[in-house]
Amino acid sequence: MSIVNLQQVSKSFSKGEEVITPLREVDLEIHAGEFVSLMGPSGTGKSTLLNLVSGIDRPDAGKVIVAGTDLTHLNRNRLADWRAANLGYIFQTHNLIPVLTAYENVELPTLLLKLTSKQRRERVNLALAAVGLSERAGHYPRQLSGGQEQRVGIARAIVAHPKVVVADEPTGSLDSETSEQIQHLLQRLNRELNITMLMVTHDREVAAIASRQLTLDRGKFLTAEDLAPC
Ligand SMILES: Nc1ncnc2c1ncn2[C@@H]1O[C@H](COP(=O)(O)OP(=O)(O)OP(=O)(O)O)[C@@H](O)[C@H]1O
Repeated sequence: MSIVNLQQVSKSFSKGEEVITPLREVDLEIHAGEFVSLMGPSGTGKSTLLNLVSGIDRPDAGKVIVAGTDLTHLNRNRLADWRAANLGYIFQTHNLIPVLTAYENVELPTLLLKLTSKQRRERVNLALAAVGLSERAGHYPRQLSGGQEQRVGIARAIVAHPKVVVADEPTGSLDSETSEQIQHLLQRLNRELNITMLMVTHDREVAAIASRQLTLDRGKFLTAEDLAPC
């Protein structure tokens, strides 16, 4: 079953006189449960693509259908509700709120969902357990290591039981040992919780943990032929 479906998607930005078109009539289909990595030179539109899949931005042309919903026609409020229920976002730097504990940071996205306080507590505890941080629930971000902070960020991304999780360089600011731990965690969440993942990375080794590797260059996906050595 296709869970992410981009059809002939184009996106441009104006920078003064200049028009930049990072995505040009791009097609992409991701099946439920897949782990897809996305590589490509800087400025080729990887983050733009994640923003379209997560409904943060809108395409200029084409369709973006995610988890059965055509995002192209949703207004801002409907889009925000859709995102809260269907999509998790993992950032390069965790973006945790410093004055909230790990538990409260993970709880935040659930406040947008219609849940009882018991259901909410269960979801947060489950997400913290999934990333191995139950015993740090009461800690503030400054009391956590970089890897633990990223794990809280991942718990926050999965707490609403999203159908799709997008990750923008999730290991980009971590040392190699911590990066490996996070890679294993993402793989485990994909395999054990069947979360569909779309991950941008600049690191070939990190990209290799995915079940499918894509490369974006100058507004288009490269094919196997483009990538084959001459
Ligand atoms: N909101 C915006 N307004 C104007 N230009 C933008 C905007 N967002 C992205 N761009 C431009 O679109 C192009 C693609 O940006 P994007 O961030 O998607 O690239 P990227 O492949 O993720 O790059 P990197 O690997 O460096 O993160 C860049 O030239 C960028 O400057």
